[in-house]
Amino acid sequence: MLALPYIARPNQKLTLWVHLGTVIDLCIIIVFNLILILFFRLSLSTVTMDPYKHRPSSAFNSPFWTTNHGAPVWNNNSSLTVGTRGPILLEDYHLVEKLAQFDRERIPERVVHARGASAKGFFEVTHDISHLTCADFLRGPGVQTPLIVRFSTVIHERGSPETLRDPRGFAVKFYTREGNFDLVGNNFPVFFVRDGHKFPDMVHALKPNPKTHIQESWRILDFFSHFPESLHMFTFLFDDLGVPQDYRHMDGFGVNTYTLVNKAGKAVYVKYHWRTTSGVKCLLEDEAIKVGGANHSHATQDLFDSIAAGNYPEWKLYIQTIDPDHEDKFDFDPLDVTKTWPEDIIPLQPVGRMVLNKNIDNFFAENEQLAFCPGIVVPGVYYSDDKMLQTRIFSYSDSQRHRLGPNYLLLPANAPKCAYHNNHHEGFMNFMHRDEEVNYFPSRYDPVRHAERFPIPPAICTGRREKCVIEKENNFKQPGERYRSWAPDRQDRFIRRWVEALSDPRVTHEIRSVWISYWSQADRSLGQKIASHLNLRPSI
Ligand code: HEM
Repeated sequence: MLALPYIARPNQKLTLWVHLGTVIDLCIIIVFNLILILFFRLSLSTVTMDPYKHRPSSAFNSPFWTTNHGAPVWNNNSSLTVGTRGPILLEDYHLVEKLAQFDRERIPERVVHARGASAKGFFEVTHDISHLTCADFLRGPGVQTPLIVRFSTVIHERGSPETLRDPRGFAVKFYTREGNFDLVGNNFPVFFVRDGHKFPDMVHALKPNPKTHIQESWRILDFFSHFPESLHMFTFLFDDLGVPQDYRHMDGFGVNTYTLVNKAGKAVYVKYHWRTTSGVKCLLEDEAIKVGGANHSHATQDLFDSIAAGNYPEWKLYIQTIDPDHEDKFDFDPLDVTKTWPEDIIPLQPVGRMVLNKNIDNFFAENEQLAFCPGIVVPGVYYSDDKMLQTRIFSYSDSQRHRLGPNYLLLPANAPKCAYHNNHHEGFMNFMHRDEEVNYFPSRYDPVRHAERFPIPPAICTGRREKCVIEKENNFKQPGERYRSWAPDRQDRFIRRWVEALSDPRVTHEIRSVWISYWSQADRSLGQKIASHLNLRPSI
């Protein structure tokens, strides 16, 4: 029925009917059109996304091959050639893009801790420590915080075996409501040197010889012969603990001394301990050779398989605390990273538990691109004047700006999971969407203001400028105590490893004598035993 103009109708009744029919007709047409539009929009939206909400993700994969700019690729097998045999045309944009992307797949590996495995999970507070810290994620028992962990070896390359004698990295990133907190530790509670100034030299000595690309004992023993503070660390590295069975069967330590600050501004020094609930297990030399010979990624595999099977690894977190007012009470400096705090005097206090219950989805995104830094803390957690920690605060982010670029904290694994705002923007590979016009501070147009002030350690810092060694070095007591705490067979294995290392033909008589003197000062019988194996006489 077609709508006719009203004036062309002399008959009123007929005209009314015609008019009614026209309205119904119009309604039908409108509804029909609406359905059509809806259908088109729906079918379109399955192919395209809202361009303003779209984030590249394999969740939006198209069902056919495309270039990086999204255009269809009709042949992903053969290059575009002149005739059937070539030459290849430079205008084969897809081929050039494919090769160029491949050529750039690798990023620089971490300068240390290049080889690692990561997993995700949560931290749960089990004991109230809110009297010690105002950290939101530690506000009370039951509070859970998502996290990601990366375990690593230290010295060798990204593809090196996981059975080498080496410390293991134990880095945890807590995604808290007040920003990320990184607890970047190791599986040993102490470190080789106490001043970060020595770190680059130390790593050079431990890394392969720059000429042969082989790790060599003479270089290591030469360097550390200048630093008896390293003895304590060597009682871990040359102990059975030097080759953990895998990442699940080892403890972790924050190593450095940090500070906790409570709401009232009261500060305590703190050391962190992760204790595995699976028990500590290690590989002796012949076991390590077998395991590493069969699978040079055995620890990565163990972690992945165990989580995939629902056998979730778990660690309990403990802390030790010292009131800074009492820091002079000890025969060691509590900020010296080569010392442990005796647990009989400074007991372990339980805090919570960490469970790893999810494997990573992608190794590159959630391992290679992960960036931990001891400088990344939250209100209620602070640094200490530990000289090693102070240098670490700078070095990690610096290396990550080089390794991953200035916007590395925008990468999904590193970005905070809470709201954040500042004007640190642009730079290479920035993918943060911003539509603010005001990118300076302060501004009367930007309502974002300072956060509420939170307490930091109240201690007053004074002193002359110095470049010196700390006063209470006490280098020999703790290594000696540790050696004496072992059963005789464990002591023998330790001695054998030292004898082997000192037997390197390039280790000089002078270096051997220095080491025997050091071990004798830690424990007279230990020095004597090493000396007699080497047919030397201890000089003290
Ligand atoms: C001044 C001394 C130190 C310096 C300068 C230093 C420097 C670095 C650097 C540059 C990286 C690579 C960071 C990256 O590219 O992502 C790194 C990684 C690491 N460092 Fe240190 N480090 C020092 C001492 C320590 C100590 C004492 C520990 C143990 C508490 C430690 C544990 C780690 C761990 C676990 C990683 C690997 C983090 C990851 O899994 O990505 N470092 N360190």
